[in-house]
Amino acid sequence: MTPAARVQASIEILDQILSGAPVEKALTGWARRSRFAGSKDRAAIRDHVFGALRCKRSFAAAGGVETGRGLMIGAMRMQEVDLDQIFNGEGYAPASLEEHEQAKPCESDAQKYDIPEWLWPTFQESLGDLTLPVAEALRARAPVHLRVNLIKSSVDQAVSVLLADGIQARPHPACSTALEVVEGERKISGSRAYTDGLVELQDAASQAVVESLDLNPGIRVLDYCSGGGGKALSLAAHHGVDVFAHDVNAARMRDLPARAERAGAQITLLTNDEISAQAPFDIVLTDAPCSGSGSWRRAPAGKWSLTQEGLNRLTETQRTILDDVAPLVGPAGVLAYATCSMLEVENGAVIDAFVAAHSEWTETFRKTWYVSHGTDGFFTSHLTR
Ligand SMILES: C[S@@+](CC[C@H](N)C(=O)[O-])C[C@H]1O[C@@H](n2cnc3c(N)ncnc32)[C@H](O)[C@@H]1O
Repeated sequence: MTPAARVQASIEILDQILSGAPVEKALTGWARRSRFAGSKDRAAIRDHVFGALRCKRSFAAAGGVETGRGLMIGAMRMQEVDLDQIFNGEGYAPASLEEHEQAKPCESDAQKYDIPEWLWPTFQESLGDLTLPVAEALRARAPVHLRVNLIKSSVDQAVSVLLADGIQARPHPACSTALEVVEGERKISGSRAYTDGLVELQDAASQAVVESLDLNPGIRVLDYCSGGGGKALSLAAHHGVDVFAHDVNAARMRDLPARAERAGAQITLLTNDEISAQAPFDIVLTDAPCSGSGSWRRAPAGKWSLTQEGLNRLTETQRTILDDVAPLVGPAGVLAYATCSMLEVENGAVIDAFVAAHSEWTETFRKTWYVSHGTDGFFTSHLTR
């Protein structure tokens, strides 16, 4: 496909997404209908689509209108691409530009920095001096991070096994097991380091949330909101730690047994009914459902689907989960709360409300990771009685 034909395909996919189609469904549907497209075409189109979704408001301004075509005109304008090379109607290229397809000025900082207008005050209150660096970072692609699985490899060994498959990675300062991939990221899933379980795909801050805990041999840890099990696997890589995983939606843990086997890790899955019989735990980690604002670079549609009502519901759920899990923690144990959000209402405010309502609990640790510092955005807090 020519660069212009890739832009035309991206326009069609973006139009479907703007009409409500889920991003992955729109991308795979197009790929299925377009057998002529090679893997490089699909990757380039995916990059266009995700790039346009991250910068939807500013690209719409630069392209004059919020349609697939408007977003791609805006994208090309902002990247200073010669528009006549792409929009010329030749072959499978998009039609030539019309007189009215002019850039419009951004009407607010929220538009300029690609944050929903309603969220901007909350975003500013949460981030203070980091508001603009964080918003700017959310407009760009996320780096690819790996977790070295210490059950199977050292950091140095993982780096050299990756290199043998053409993947260059270097240690990331956020966590002792974290690597940042600097070259060859598309080769990861087929590499020996990955298929043999020496490394897992996991953001460095997500790893650091786990590393912030005291994971001594012999302790029992419950990952209460385990989902696909990124954190459970990370916990289980610590020698002698007995890991239990649970999720209210058990189907989300479907792939966890196979992932654990590849990693050489032991994890016991628990249903809702089995938890109380296994309590108390030394640590209960609740990686609670949240807005995902810290991972909007990877899942940019979430930035635009969040509403004030949705955010209110999430904070209610976060508070309920903390109330539910507190009794599962042993007398000297730790209740650890985490989100992949940088919004104060989902983070410090939830903890402060919990401590205010449960005076026996004290916060012993709190940390936020920001996308502007090279990881996904994350928050964690530890509580003890
Ligand atoms: C942020 S995700 C977890 C990600 C996962 N810990 C990881 O690192 O890959 C939040 C998870 O919480 C689960 N969840 C939502 N409400 C819950 C509840 N009341 N109790 C337990 N899990 C819940 C969701 O199904 C979802 O899988």
